[in-house]
Amino acid sequence: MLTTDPRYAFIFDMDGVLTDNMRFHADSWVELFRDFGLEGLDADRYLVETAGMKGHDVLRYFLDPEISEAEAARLTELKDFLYRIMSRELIKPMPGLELFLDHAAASRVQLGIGTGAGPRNIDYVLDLLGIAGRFQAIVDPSQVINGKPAPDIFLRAAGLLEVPPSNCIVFEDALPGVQAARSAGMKCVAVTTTNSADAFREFDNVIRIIDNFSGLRPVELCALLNQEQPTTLL
Ligand SMILES: O=P(O)(O)OC[C@H]1O[C@@H](O)[C@H](O)[C@@H](O)[C@@H]1O
Repeated sequence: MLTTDPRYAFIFDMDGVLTDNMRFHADSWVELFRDFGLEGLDADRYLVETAGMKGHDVLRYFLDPEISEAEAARLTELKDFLYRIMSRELIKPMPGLELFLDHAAASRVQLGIGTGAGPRNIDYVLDLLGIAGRFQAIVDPSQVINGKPAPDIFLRAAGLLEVPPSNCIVFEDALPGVQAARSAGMKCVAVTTTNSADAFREFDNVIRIIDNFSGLRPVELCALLNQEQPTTLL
């Protein structure tokens, strides 16, 4: 069993990592864009290019680089309303998640969330999954200046958990999120819910690629942080 010295932290991206729900975000964005004159946006483009970015940045990227904060907040809330309607009956924990969180907590690994989702969607997902009390820090874009792919969200989570970035492992499904972890100086376990395994191979901070949490051992992951080079990718 690990001790608290040195302390380790696991920082989970939420959507696409704790639950396989990014398709609902993609479909609700596509519907919103359709209403605002951007016909036929490919949902896969959203998933590969912008998943994990905060709503304002997704809107800047696809719809209007000059969109105001107030208009972005209004449109994001419309999209999120649709997302919650689409997904409510279908939000399930990723296979193996609860046991993995149990093992990590038993090994005294600090647990945090670093997400591009807003507070309302965070409550929505964590309540449906029944894991709201499991995390010592939850960071969303409203708490930092820059969303992913900037490192701010993960650095704030590490700060709140009082664990240095080099002892944090980020769990991410989105490419802007893996990039954010790399910029934060953090190793990453990539989850293949949203992108194929191949999409992560260009990132030198990815130490494992997993389909879900089944059979994943927290202690073995922490041991990888002490190795010079990342080990074999699954
Ligand atoms: O994957 P994360 O960082 O938990 O967040 C996913 C987010 O991705 C963003 O692109 C969406 O606009 C959000 O609505 C969504 O919550």
